[in-house]
Amino acid sequence: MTGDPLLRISGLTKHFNVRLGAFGERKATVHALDGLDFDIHEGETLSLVGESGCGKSTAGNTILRLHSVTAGSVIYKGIDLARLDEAAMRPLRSELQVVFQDPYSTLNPRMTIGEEIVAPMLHHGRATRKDVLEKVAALLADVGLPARFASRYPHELSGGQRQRVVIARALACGPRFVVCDEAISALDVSIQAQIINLLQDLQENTASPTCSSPMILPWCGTSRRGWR
Ligand SMILES: Nc1ncnc2c1ncn2[C@@H]1O[C@H](COP(=O)(O)OP(=O)(O)OP(=O)(O)O)[C@@H](O)[C@H]1O
Repeated sequence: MTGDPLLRISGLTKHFNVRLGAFGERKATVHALDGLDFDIHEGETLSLVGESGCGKSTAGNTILRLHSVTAGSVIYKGIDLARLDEAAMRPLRSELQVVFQDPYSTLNPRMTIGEEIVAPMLHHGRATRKDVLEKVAALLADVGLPARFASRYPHELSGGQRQRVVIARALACGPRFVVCDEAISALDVSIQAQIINLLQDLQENTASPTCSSPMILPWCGTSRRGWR
């Protein structure tokens, strides 16, 4: 790959301080991630593969700054995300999205599908009250759902349909990068294939990048490689 990477991860390390013992009387440190390095370019998909507990989710969450960073750097657009505080991260949040494993727990049961998708767009000023309905319909169409689903609640959808909604919500603000943390593992095998195909189609047809654990997909291009 030529050109600057979209994301350059160097020496990324995350340790958690925990308490052990029946009463939490002993302190210990969990080395969840130690010295992760990789570059990812626009259009690339990077998969993180490894045994349970090896730090895949921690890698995704730390890159997105859902966790603080113990050491190392996450260079995105020339900025080290590891050094930013929450206020400085806020304007970048719409560009860095995540799709988690269980779509049911990430959707608010009291919000309609339309409200779920609209919320990040209004929050980040990506839609006005005037064009919001049109944008929701377009996003639902992108993930293969009819516009009438906008008025439904999460419990009225199948698992695969819910995950499509979560993907539509992640795409609502035009992300450059999406972390998919085992985005298909809670779904039936046949639905898993549909969601993977959907992610690949969206990646090829939209102008942004993606990352995931165990898959990292930058969101606009073609090449793919594995990482262990
Ligand atoms: N918030 C936390 N506090 C303390 N330890 C944590 C925390 N989050 C994760 N860990 C520990 O960090 C290590 C890596 O966890 P992580 O969830 O990243 O693994 P994983 O590779 O995604 O596993 P799996 O494939 O089972 O989801 C594990 O030992 C886990 O117990």
